[in-house]
Amino acid sequence: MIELSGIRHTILDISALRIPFGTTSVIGPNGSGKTMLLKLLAGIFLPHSGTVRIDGVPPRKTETGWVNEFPDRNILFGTVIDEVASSLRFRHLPDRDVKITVEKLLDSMGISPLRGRPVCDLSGGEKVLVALAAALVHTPRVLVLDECDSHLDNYRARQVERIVQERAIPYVIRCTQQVESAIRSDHVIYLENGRVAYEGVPGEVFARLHGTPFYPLTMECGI
Ligand SMILES: Nc1ncnc2c1ncn2[C@@H]1O[C@H](COP(=O)(O)OP(=O)(O)OP(=O)(O)O)[C@@H](O)[C@H]1O
Repeated sequence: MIELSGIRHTILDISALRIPFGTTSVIGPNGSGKTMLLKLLAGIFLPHSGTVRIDGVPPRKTETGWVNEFPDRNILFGTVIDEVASSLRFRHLPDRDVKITVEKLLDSMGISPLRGRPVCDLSGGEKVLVALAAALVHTPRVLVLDECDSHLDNYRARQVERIVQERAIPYVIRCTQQVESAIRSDHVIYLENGRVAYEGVPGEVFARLHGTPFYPLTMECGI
């Protein structure tokens, strides 16, 4: 269980929140604090007050993968293979093991043909897949995806969902404006002005959002 307690940080004001195992989608209006919440969960920022614990441990002591909306900002190396291998090389793993692990991962994600390509020449969607591979290569316990679906076509967005599901990562926390995909999560958090307005299983949360722009069309149409 991920537990937040007494959080005050910029816009965020969350007295208590528990996030269970599985995939959690964080939704809400622009500026409601979604990215800030994800940054606290990933340990990128420490809260001004309050605590975040992942199975009792602070985020910075937990293996965490992070993919953001603009993967270019996180990409450090020239070629796809070097970018994906970087976190294993930083841990001084033997070259042969790094190569085998990276090749296997790229293959399982269907992006082996990109391996030697310069990252800067890739399309936006391809860059997201490379950033995702770099986040997955060290088998994170927590995977945080900050609107990484915003530049993906429907095929790629489903591909990313499938790749993540296959890994059976204990906690996947994503923020998204795609409420149709949030329905497929195990848990949904709806933020408003930095506070948790609603949270729970998708059916419960979206029932509270009926009549708002956050109510999924598929539910409106009874699909
Ligand atoms: N480092 C910071 N210091 C102070 N305020 C910040 C900081 N980062 C973000 N904010 C503010 O906190 C609020 C929430 O920002 P955040 O990026 O978390 O919103 P969001 O829900 O992800 O928005 P969007 O849907 O537009 O991406 C915004 O008003 C933003 O200006």
